[in-house]
Amino acid sequence: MYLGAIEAGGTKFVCAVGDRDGNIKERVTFPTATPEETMRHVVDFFSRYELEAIGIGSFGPIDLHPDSATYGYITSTPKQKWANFNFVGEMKRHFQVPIGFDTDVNAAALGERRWGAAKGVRSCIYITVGTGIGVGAIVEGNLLHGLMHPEMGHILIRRHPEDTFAGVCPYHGDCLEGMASGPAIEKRWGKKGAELADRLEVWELEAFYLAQAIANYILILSPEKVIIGGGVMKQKQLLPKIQRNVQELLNGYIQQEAILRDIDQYIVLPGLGDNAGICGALALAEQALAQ
Ligand SMILES: Nc1ncnc2c1ncn2[C@@H]1O[C@H](COP(=O)(O)OP(=O)(O)OP(=O)(O)O)[C@@H](O)[C@H]1O
Ligand SMILES: [Zn+2]
Repeated sequence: MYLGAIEAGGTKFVCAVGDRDGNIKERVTFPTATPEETMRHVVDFFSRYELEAIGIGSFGPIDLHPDSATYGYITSTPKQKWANFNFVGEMKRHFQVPIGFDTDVNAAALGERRWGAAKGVRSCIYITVGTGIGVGAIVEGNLLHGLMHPEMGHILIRRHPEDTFAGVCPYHGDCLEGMASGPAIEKRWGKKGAELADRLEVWELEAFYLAQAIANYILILSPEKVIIGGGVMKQKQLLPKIQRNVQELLNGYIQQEAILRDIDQYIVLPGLGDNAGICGALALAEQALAQ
């Protein structure tokens, strides 16, 4: 018997089957089309297996309140066709097994804690810097949900004094995602991030913003491990700059070795690499089975 996993992204879906040790047996990837077309691929793929449970890490916003009438729905997404889509209900129609459902970044945080860079900790965060910026959190052993679910990519940050860029967030302009996501880099500098590797000032500014956000997350949530991934983090020069800036911003206030001395072990790339999301969905399936 296997576990099923779905990493549902705004541009692509990854489906996989795997076991309780996080081993992936088979995986498929297809572009995110209409819900009807996309779900047809999903159902076809999983129908070939006998599954014990399925985990879904989804783009959002999503409804995670167990007692809500729209639990398991994608709610107000700008991707019109997916707005108010009953994701869990549609899966349950085809597969009568426990279904775990959470945000893509909460799933990734869970996967990293189960099998990756955050093994053994009780509190950690997983940040992705890609088309958007999203952050998942495990606090004292539990995935953090609350009113809706955290949207830490949209926090407000202090603008660099020489930065006049308006930002790209349609809601806030110059929030973190508006200033530091992949599309923000492309709009600000006129080229994709991958083509700006040798432009020092691009990554200095990127680290300036990401470090502020991380310092805030550390001050608010007190994570024992900070994991940061996503397409933009493929720039290898970025992580050391972020680590240094976080130390400078906190300025000795948090007297913990993790920050004062071992920051390169504290703010880290995903241990599961590009598999954090899909392994996280597998971990959500495992968690659903245990409940
Ligand atoms: N090597 C790189 N250096 C800098 N930026 C990059 C690099 N590779 C990808 N990016 C940027 O990362 C963004 C894509 O992020 P990512 O690959 O994490 O996809 P994603 O946001 O997870 O997609 P989805 O919407 O499907 O979840 C793009 O804006 C792209 O320009
Ligand atoms: Zn925003």
